[in-house]
Amino acid sequence: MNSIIKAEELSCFYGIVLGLNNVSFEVPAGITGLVGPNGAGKSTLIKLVTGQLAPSSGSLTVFGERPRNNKALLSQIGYCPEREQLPKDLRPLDWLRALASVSGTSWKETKSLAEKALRRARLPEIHWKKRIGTYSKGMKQRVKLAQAIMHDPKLVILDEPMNGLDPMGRAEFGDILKELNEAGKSILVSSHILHELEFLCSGFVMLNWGRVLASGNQIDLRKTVVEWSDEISIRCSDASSLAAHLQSKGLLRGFLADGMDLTIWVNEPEAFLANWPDHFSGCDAEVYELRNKNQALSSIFERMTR
Ligand SMILES: Nc1ncnc2c1ncn2[C@@H]1O[C@H](COP(=O)(O)OP(=O)(O)OP(=O)(O)O)[C@@H](O)[C@H]1O
Repeated sequence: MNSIIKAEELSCFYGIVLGLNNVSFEVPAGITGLVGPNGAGKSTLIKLVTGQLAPSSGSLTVFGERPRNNKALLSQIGYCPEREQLPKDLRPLDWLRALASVSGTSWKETKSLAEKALRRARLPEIHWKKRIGTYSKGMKQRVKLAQAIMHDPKLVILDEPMNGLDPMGRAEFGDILKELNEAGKSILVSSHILHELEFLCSGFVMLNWGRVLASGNQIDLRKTVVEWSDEISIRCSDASSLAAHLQSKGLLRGFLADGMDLTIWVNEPEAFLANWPDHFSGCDAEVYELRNKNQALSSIFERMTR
């Protein structure tokens, strides 16, 4: 894979708190979604990619280089943070020009750079004379994006940019990102709702508890989730006879019976879990408890796709 971001056995700890735990993955060029519930490690990963944090162990490269204290590399990355820290009394051009000037651009040049960025972020010119404090959420998001792309980076990183936007706002913002991608930029965009990014991203990295649960396209993600759910633990009066009963119905890929404990691997997890009382009927063994080992992961996935 021709990857732009590559993590190898990457960990990042905040003291004893785990941010990312031994993750390895690659992100190809294009638009990639970084998805996972709150606290999964998305912002930690973004801070590592943008050089704000250093790995505790393992390695992370962007365009083949380590980002920490790498000014040349960081000039190729644009970052749109989750937090909204826009100066509400300034107009967008004033703010963007000031930022460009601080970064070393001559004052004269800052005007055309800032205007170009606002146009690419599709903030209508009619609003340029208004103060940012009067802007809607969607307009502020465009100013933040303009800030991230003003220096024409090759990679644009956006932390939860769809948060608080209505469906129309999300679709419009997605179109802007697609346009940037068509113009040759790669994009890494995070969200805790997979559904928000499904229309936009060609690939995904799915995080939870500081680990990569799955990566690839949408089909790969769903396949992984189904694989998670195929192991079921049962406590019953007679594990061997229940296993034989389920086996005779052709429901199992495998099983492990030990006294009252039975672990089964089922062929079709969703169908099995939907109809489990039917599958057990006709067997003398009494079932006390049934647990899908990876139900927690599946339910996280379901929550994110809703
Ligand atoms: N500065 C910090 N100090 C201590 N722990 C932190 C710090 N930043 C993040 N963490 C912890 O690291 C873990 C990963 O957090 P992170 O912010 O990367 O997740 P996230 O997926 O971005 O979540 P969210 O969507 O809520 O922003 C969490 O347990 C979080 O509490």
